[in-house]
Amino acid sequence: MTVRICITGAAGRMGRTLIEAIALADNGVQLRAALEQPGSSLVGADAGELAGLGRNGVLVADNLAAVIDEFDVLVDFTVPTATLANIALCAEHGKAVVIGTTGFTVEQQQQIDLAASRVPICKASNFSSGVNLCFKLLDMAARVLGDEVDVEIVEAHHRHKIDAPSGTALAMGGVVANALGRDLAEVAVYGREGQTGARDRDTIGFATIRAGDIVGDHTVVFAAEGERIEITHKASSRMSFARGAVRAAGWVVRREPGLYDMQDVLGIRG
Ligand SMILES: NC(=O)C1=CN([C@@H]2O[C@H](COP(=O)(O)OP(=O)(O)OC[C@H]3O[C@@H](n4cnc5c(N)ncnc54)[C@H](OP(=O)(O)O)[C@@H]3O)[C@@H](O)[C@H]2O)C=CC1
Ligand SMILES: O=C(O)C1=N[C@H](C(=O)O)C[C@H](O)C1
Repeated sequence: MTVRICITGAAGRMGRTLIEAIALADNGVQLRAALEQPGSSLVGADAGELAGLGRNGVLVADNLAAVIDEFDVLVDFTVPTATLANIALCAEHGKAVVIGTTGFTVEQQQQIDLAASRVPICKASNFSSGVNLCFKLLDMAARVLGDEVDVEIVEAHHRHKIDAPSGTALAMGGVVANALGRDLAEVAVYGREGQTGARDRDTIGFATIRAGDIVGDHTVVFAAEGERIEITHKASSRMSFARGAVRAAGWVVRREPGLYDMQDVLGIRG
């Protein structure tokens, strides 16, 4: 069975990479619709040309409702407000969704949970296999090292990124906090300045770098007296995210309504 995909944010950094990843995929997926914001100068452009692949006959549209019957699964890497509007429409029309957008508030996440009670949604802060393997390594490291270490998370991204810390850094913090029996909302420290006082062992610190064209680097430091362990992932191409999202699209379309993530797609949950 062919899985028909619609991409929102088609002209964005991830949108263009997704168009290429779908063209290269071997899991029966096909690009059927590509959307940009109303008013974008790219509406009407050929999606294949946008991605530098040559014409593929899919013209960029600006109205999700108008193409709703042309796809089975929406792949959305945009901004939180746009994602929420898009999933509301998908929930009404029984369309599966892959969400890559990051930076949702707690209230916005509740809206995603609600939509997932009606349609299958796969949401991940990071669709690369490497990062998802790191989540497992972090869980193991935190459980072994326990309360004997200070945990700090450092992330670096390109200068255009609009949310901080990255969704991946927050997810990594969540994995470590969960393994140590802590509540991330209570123990997270986002940046330090001035007379901070000595470090509290229970905290999990976050530091953010925004510079140039860095695709996405994450390091979690577990530091004790006399030694430290660092678990690092460095993405050098957005294709690592796009490949995972396209795999997730082929997977989620066959699922019952519910909220899934990349651990489910890779079969490494638990
Ligand atoms: N989960 C993962 O593995 C990954 C997640 N991401 C996340 O994906 C998201 C997008 O990243 P990236 O591609 O770099 O960002 P870009 O800014 O390059 O692309 C965002 C796209 O969304 C469109 N957009 C912005 N606002 C709206 C709106 N109000 N309505 C409709 N469309 C809109 C933009 O259109 P326009 O150009 O006209 O503004 C653009 O096409 C971010 O949240 C990022 O953190 C990124 C990489 C991997
Ligand atoms: O905005 C990005 O570029 C990325 N965003 C995601 C995040 O916030 O974690 C994933 C990846 O690191 C790239």
